[in-house]
Amino acid sequence: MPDECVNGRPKNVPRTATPLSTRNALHLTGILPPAVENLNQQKKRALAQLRAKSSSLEKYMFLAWLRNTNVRLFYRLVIDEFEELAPIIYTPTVGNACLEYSHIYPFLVPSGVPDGLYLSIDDLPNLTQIIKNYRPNPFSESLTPQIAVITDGSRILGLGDLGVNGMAIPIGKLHLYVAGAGIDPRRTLPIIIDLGTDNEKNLNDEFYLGIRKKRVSDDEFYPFIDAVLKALTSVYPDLLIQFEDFSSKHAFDLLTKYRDNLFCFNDDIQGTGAVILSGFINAVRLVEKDVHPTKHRILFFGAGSASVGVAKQLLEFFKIEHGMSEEEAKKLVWLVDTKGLVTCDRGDELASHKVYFARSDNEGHQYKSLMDVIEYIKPTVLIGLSSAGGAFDKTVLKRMTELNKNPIIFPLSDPEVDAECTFEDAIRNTNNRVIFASGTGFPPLVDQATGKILYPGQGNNMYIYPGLGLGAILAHPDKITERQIYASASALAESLTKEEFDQNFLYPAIQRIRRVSAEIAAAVIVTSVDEGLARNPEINSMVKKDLQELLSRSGEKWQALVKYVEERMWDPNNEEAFPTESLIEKSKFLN
Ligand SMILES: O=C([O-])CC(=O)C(=O)O
Ligand SMILES: [Mg+2]
Repeated sequence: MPDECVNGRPKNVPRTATPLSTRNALHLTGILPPAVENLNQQKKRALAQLRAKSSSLEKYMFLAWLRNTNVRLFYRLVIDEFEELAPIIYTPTVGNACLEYSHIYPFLVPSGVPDGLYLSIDDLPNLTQIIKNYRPNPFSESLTPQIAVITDGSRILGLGDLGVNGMAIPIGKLHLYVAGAGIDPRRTLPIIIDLGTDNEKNLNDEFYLGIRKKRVSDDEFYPFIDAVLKALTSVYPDLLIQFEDFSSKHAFDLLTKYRDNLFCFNDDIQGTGAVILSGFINAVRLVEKDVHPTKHRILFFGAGSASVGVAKQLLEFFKIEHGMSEEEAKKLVWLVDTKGLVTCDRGDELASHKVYFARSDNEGHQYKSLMDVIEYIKPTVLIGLSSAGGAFDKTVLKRMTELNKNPIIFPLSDPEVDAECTFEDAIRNTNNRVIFASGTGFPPLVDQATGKILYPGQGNNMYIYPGLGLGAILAHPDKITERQIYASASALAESLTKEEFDQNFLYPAIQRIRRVSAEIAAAVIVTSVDEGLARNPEINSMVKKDLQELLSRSGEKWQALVKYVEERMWDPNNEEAFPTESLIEKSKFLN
């Protein structure tokens, strides 16, 4: 511990929580107002300041300032007020923060303590050293990063290529790892890889903070990613790597290349897939008396990485729960892209990831518009991952309601402007018969007829990845498998409380995220032990002896495992001090 620190707290950075005895001992008396506060009082004040801000971006900036100067207070606030603050530090406001990132960056890191690691194409020769430069916790070498979220900024949410401005995404994702699954914030590593950008607006913006070059070609892209992953795992051999917001083709290629030989997963393909699968499992259950589960007709509007990832996850449900073969299950799925229904005989060269679901039973007909496709397929389920805001218009919604007693409609694109329809549109145009989940968060509505409050489901991968990551970190399997992903989805579906179940919720209340993450983590742990992949000896011996009971996810042993996971979550109140604070004094003199 460096000299300027006492109990991890810097001598020179007085806080209103510093006890009088410490103030006396450290000669701080007189340079602070007399009151001594606790974390709860500080939280109350911060919340009042936050709520007084009028725009969500101002709130984002205030929270970034708080995190950068007082980490414990920031997380106390986010954990306690998760429902209110997740939409600010994460989707949808984080999308605005990305658009503005280069304009607001200096105000997000007032202490000068970095918020993440920037690796650019020019760093290739020195990657290992540069990775070592980023030390989220300079005072304890043993607290090495456990989880990295890594993006190249090429497909940020539905906003496209934002270059280095995409950094707000790994940062936001990792905030949710801490708040939602209790990962120690000092053990998180947000990474942006800057390989240039094709975004002209950024390239012409005088404040843009990334390298001003067009994106590199695939000949440079793949070797660079390989070098980064090699360097990262040489510095941190146990690191879990979450790929995030890579452009579609790269996302699939990287997952295919690394899923069997690296401790990693892709949040947009596997995380989104699992969260939608989970909502789908509960939606199928809700309409079961009218539609037999194996008789669903599922139409995906949008055929990018997320759509194909989600569609493949849904197949697992039909295979595992309903004994269908892959070929049979695949026939329940249709994809629509900008050119219409994806078929084998459309006459264009299909991107490789679309080929798997391309239909060959269209008898030579091509269906161009969404309505044409709806008339042809008569879907029971309509899933949007198109970034085409408003595409599920009145005509589409009304037709889905004519075709189904309870149409299952999931407009999953985010941010909000990209959502295929709003919750209000869906309720209004289906006479409140819709089974709904969106990617972005919509506010609840009041049912005019009954006065009841209607809550939209939010099928965002934030329900899955924190718990999946926590389970993987604890059990440390050699790799993340499809079975573990499926287990996380089905544990999420089962995590509803009786009240949530009775209210036809598709997802649990988000305020319960820590409990939900613990259940997902436990399911991942049990699966990885069952697969023989878990490396953590303590977990292996604990789980193996009760494996059969634990696989059923009920009973005392299961509850005990969930509790074991919960007890390993980081809590801001248990932490004496947060060492990054000590850099504040030094950094005040830098520009
Ligand atoms: O971040 C989110 O809200 C969901 C997500 O991964 C994406 O849209 O890429
Ligand atoms: Mg994403």
